Amino acid sequence: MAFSGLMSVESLKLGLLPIVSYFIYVYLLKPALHFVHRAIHYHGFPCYPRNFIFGHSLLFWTNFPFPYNLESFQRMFHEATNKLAAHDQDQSLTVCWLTLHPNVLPVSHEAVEVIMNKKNVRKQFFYKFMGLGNGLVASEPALWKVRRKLIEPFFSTKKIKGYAKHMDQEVKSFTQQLNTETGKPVDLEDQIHSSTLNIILKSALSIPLDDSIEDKKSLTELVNKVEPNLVRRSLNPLYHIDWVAKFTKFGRYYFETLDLVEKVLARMLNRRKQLLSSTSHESENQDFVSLLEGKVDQQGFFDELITMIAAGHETTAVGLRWILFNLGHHPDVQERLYREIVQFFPDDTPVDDMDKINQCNYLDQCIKESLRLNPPIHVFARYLEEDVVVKDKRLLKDTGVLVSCPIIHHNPNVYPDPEKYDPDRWTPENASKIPKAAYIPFGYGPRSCIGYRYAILELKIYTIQIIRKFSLRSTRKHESIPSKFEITLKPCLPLEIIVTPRNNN
Ligand code: HEM
Repeated sequence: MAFSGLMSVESLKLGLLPIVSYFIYVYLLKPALHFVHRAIHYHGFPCYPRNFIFGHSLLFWTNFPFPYNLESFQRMFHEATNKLAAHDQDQSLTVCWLTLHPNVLPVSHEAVEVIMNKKNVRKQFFYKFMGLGNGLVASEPALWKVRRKLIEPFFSTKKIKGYAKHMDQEVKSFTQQLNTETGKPVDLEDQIHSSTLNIILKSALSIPLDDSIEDKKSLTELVNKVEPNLVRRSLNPLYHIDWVAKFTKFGRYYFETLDLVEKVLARMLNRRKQLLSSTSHESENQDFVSLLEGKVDQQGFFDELITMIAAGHETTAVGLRWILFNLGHHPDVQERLYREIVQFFPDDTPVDDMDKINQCNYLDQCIKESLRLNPPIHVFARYLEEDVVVKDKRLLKDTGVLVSCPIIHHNPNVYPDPEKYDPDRWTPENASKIPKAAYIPFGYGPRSCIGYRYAILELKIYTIQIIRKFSLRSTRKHESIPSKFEITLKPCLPLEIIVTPRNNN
């Protein structure tokens, strides 16, 4: 009996040994070896002087690793990446050490072209914290492939031409509501955000432009709350695991905010149902909801819907604010633009003909240049799926990559005097000399923006309607406005403009 008891303990031990060894290998040894291998591999790469333990983290937030000040981190981010990139400009890339973790930061368009290739579609871990679940922006490669195919028809040329009509209607009422009486500088942030939200809700959910006012307002407020929380969550490993985060005050607040977003969305879906079932409301010709219905599960449906709404209005709103602000600093550009616009769209002509809109070449140049100078999405990140070679440097599979749009867009070798707003960089002759990977406001490669044509059309309609009715004068110096690290490139100070009706209106 005793012998057989001993046997079973022994055999249990023998049986457990391989299992325990396996877990130790997979969860401890392998990652540790990977970690050491990468640290050694990137040790000799070009990089700004760093602290051996903290790497460059101290550049990003000075009191690292002690409780950090989120605002100072948000303000310092661009300064720090610029410092890293400027250190050795001859190199195509630099390494940004976040503690002992190397992250590759491409500095040249050649590096972007190699790194953002077909295979490298895996996003870095912090996309998970954006509150967009497994929607298109954050999903893993296998799911992303299927969903991207499913969603593409929403952005077909025919569909986009169709969206111009309600974009034009919304922008018309936006311009009618602009209060120009005071003659004081204003930041149009709130009005612009709620207007671009109206547009995407109409395209995606067939919600009429003037409907569900309360829910629209709360959605804008909630999206504003989620953005800084993404950064806060990414910076603190304690918040990375859902159940651990939920024990903290911040974690509870973060998840409650996401729950509220889902609730608002559920109410909007009910409203859509009501409207479509009522005889007075004309059914929309395949909105985003009907495209997904029956093809994805409930969670997937919510994830894609919130992704489309968030990605589809916030970016455009930030882009438009910068476009108006840049135009407000350049009366000469504005005047030339005005003359082009009234040639194609005099008086109150509707601005809903995409072909005619696309004939406004100078408009295109002005918008392109603003998206270069102030790209609304300023950073995107990947893990390499395979080794790649940039110049003579081998980058290892699984390395994190951070692409900073402002760094690529301010390369003086491609854009002389890069801080200057100069739409003439984009005349056909000049544009032909700019490499494709040197202009990346909509990303680069297979995971670039699915909605870019939608966004450009919307930005053009706003700009046409606004410039033909008003002249703009920006009152703050462009260079005095630091940018803030959020999902979108937010200014730290209001983008103030004086909006004056044109005399002939
Ligand atoms: C000026 C406006 C916009 C800018 C600057 C912009 C920029 C970007 C960028 C840089 C990416 C790539 C992000 C990454 O690589 O991680 C992206 C992806 C995406 N954008 Fe946009 N975007 C804009 C407007 C829109 C609009 C209007 C929509 C939808 C209606 C949209 C939907 C998306 C989606 C779903 C993705 C993920 C694509 C994928 O991973 O396959 N965006 N956008």
